Amino acid sequence: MAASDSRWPCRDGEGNRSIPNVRETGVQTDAKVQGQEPRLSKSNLFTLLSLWMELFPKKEACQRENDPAGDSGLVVVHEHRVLGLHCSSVQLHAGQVAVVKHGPRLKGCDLYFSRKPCSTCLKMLINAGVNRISYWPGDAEIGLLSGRRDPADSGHQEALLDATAAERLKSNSRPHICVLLQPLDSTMLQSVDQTSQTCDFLGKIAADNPTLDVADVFRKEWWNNSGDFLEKFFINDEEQHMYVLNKMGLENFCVEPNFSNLRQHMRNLIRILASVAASVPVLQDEYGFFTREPLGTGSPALPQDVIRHCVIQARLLACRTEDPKVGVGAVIWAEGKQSQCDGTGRLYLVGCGYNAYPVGSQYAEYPQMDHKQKERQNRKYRYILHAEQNALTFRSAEIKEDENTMLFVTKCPCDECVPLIGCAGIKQIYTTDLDSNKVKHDISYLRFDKLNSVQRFIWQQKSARHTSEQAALPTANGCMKRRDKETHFQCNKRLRS
Ligand SMILES: Nc1ccn([C@H]2C[C@H](O)[C@@H](COP(=O)(O)OP(=O)(O)OP(=O)(O)O)O2)c(=O)n1
Repeated sequence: MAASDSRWPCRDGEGNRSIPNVRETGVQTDAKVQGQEPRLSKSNLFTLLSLWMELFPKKEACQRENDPAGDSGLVVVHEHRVLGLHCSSVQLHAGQVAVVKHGPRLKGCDLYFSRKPCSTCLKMLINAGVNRISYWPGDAEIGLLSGRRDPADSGHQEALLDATAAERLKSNSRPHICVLLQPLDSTMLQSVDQTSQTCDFLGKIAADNPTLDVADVFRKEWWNNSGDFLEKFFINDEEQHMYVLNKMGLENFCVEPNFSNLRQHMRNLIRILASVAASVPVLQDEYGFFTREPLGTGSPALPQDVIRHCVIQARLLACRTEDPKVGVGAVIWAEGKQSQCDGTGRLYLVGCGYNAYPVGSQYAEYPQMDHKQKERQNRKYRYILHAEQNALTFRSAEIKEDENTMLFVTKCPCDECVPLIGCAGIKQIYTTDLDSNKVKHDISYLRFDKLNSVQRFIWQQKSARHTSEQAALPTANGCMKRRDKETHFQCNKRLRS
């Protein structure tokens, strides 16, 4: 961590994090970024999704018997589209989950890991014919740092043996095994901070509480996230980081300026993740996703921490929008009949997307104006595909009638999408209704309120929810549990005290 970078949490003598003034640190921008917003590259998006998947809230801590591997997240990509979002479970590492779930479909896929996968996973993935394996250059899946100072430490000996085997597999394999972090556009950080602060989730809190300083809510959340994510994904000690990179065969990153550039790049991506996650703040006793109707015969709602995780996946996808003004992301998950040993329990990804011009279109090929600009023929609305439309069109799994399929979307579905969602067999929607009942000439939001065939869980104040929801909540694995036990999800619990 650069000592001069005042945007990063620092600790006082007692180890408490101190929060600098937002104006001094530039978290809040005074002027909106002008012109075309920068887009996150696909590699960076998939890398961020893999980090986020490592933090998927799980029912039990992932302590595997006689297995030194830690948690990891994984994104499986086929022809530039996300095929699966996974994380390690009690039984399996993330790479093993991918083999179990996708089998021969892994051929030609690109895999993004939140840690360098262990040799057990690597040999199977190479054998499956994957195209590329990219991993986050922090500590490996079998951690190289624990016990490093003690040469007799058996865990560390295991990690060294595994690292050597992984290197041998890498040098003899066809797939490209690499670190794929792409340089960020210089305005990217500022733009993500801005769009995170102005997104509909914080917008709803602002609308409900006119006197509340929402920028302050965002800033505190961002600060806590940054500290948590740095602890998890960044090796603060430079000497330790070099040791890890050397053992993972990344000696080239250990020379300057590569080393500093790599670390800066990792910090920037962690900053983006912190910012996006802060756009849906953890306000457990105040805000969450609740239905206004009685739950009746439909499936029970997911636990709030799982919902938030999926909504933030959608918020990350929104960072790749092509809309000049509004980024929207959508993910569709389904609850299968049985657990597949994925860390996500019974949940599996059906599809995901963000709003963008038709596939293959060139920059500025289509109109970009919005409804506030006069010339109707130059407005974007007839050309842009919506996040839900892309998620449905490019889905990687079928929507099954007998399963609970859930859409998580960062903006209220518009009138163009509501019938698609209803007919596609989506059973539940988790979203915000800030735009509900608005008409903006070329896009309107009148039909969502009447979409009675789908259970709607709306980001709102807890006091506004229906009381029948308070009775019992299902876990990520589908078991029912009492609300007072909800906080027992281990893997995503706040790292701070
Ligand atoms: N559920 C939704 C809602 C909207 N969009 C996309 C379609 C357009 O790309 C953009 C439209 O957003 P707005 O309704 O906010 O319209 P404007 O872009 O005109 O912004 P403003 O709210 O300032 O009027 O968002 C989407 O993909 N999915």
